[in-house]
Amino acid sequence: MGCQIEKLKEEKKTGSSIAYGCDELGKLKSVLVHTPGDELNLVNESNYEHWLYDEVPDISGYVEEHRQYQGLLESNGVRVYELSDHVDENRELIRKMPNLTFLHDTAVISGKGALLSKMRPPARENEEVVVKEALNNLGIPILSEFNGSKGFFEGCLLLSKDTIFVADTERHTYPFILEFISNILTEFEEVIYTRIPKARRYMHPDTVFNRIREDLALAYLPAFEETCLFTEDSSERIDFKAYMQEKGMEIVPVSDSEQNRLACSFVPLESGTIIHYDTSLDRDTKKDLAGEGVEIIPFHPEALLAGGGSLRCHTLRLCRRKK
Ligand SMILES: NC(=[NH2+])NCCC[C@H](N)C(=O)O
Repeated sequence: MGCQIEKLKEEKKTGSSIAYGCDELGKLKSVLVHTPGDELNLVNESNYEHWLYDEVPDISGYVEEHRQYQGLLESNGVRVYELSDHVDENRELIRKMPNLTFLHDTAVISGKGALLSKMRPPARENEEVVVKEALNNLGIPILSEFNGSKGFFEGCLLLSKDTIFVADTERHTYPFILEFISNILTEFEEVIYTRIPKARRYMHPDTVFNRIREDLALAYLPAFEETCLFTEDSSERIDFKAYMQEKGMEIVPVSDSEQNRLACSFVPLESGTIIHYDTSLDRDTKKDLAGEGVEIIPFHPEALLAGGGSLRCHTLRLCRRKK
């Protein structure tokens, strides 16, 4: 611990920065996580829905599984940074935020800096303030953030150094999406926007789509109600599957029941290798993926399921690199 603090001071003092950027689907090098703590005590029988939990978490089991997951990452060569080691000013906030552990939703890290979310009040309000401080202390610049307070935007997916995927979910307001798209198109070539049903099971973009490799992804296409491609000077309706196919990406469909078990939300360790809940995919889908040469590193969740999130949701990917 002492040595972490020394390190933190040093990072601040020298303003040095760690390697960052997940634009390429290369080997996962480093992540930011938040091991949940006292804040989980806020969630009880009468308020778990308010706190966006599916049930009251078994705290020791929850923390234990989170630690096991961190161990799995480390044993696969991923450097794991702990959020609270890099937060000073906003430490008090951490104890009030039972969803802070779902760091995936608060920021996406591109090679040009972080795309910071604006979390939806009341349950997730201000999580981005804590994450911003940590990223700052780690030396990762903020590329985009929201200034207005009358809306929310809980994240996007970075598909490459040119392409961002935005889903219009129950956790996004349309004016914030438009603001995001117009700002980010100065840095990225295109934004794929898709409207999906406003329901908890589709709360974030990772619930309907994710890449396993540059040429392979899992998606739940029935949720794609309308998809548009935005570039600096045009916007047009597209067929998502056909557009991705044109770009050389095949989509393996998941079923309604798999989508509901977070099938599309996994952590690529490297291109073609994913860490995933062992409860998310049916045998047939696993077989299809094995046929494609995909390796799945299974993780069995019990207590973690109470939070309604996947391993991916618990993981803010900081750096990926192709060898
Ligand atoms: N990217 C995700 N699917 N995150 C899941 C977040 C779960 C969290 N309890 C919430 O409802 O906000």
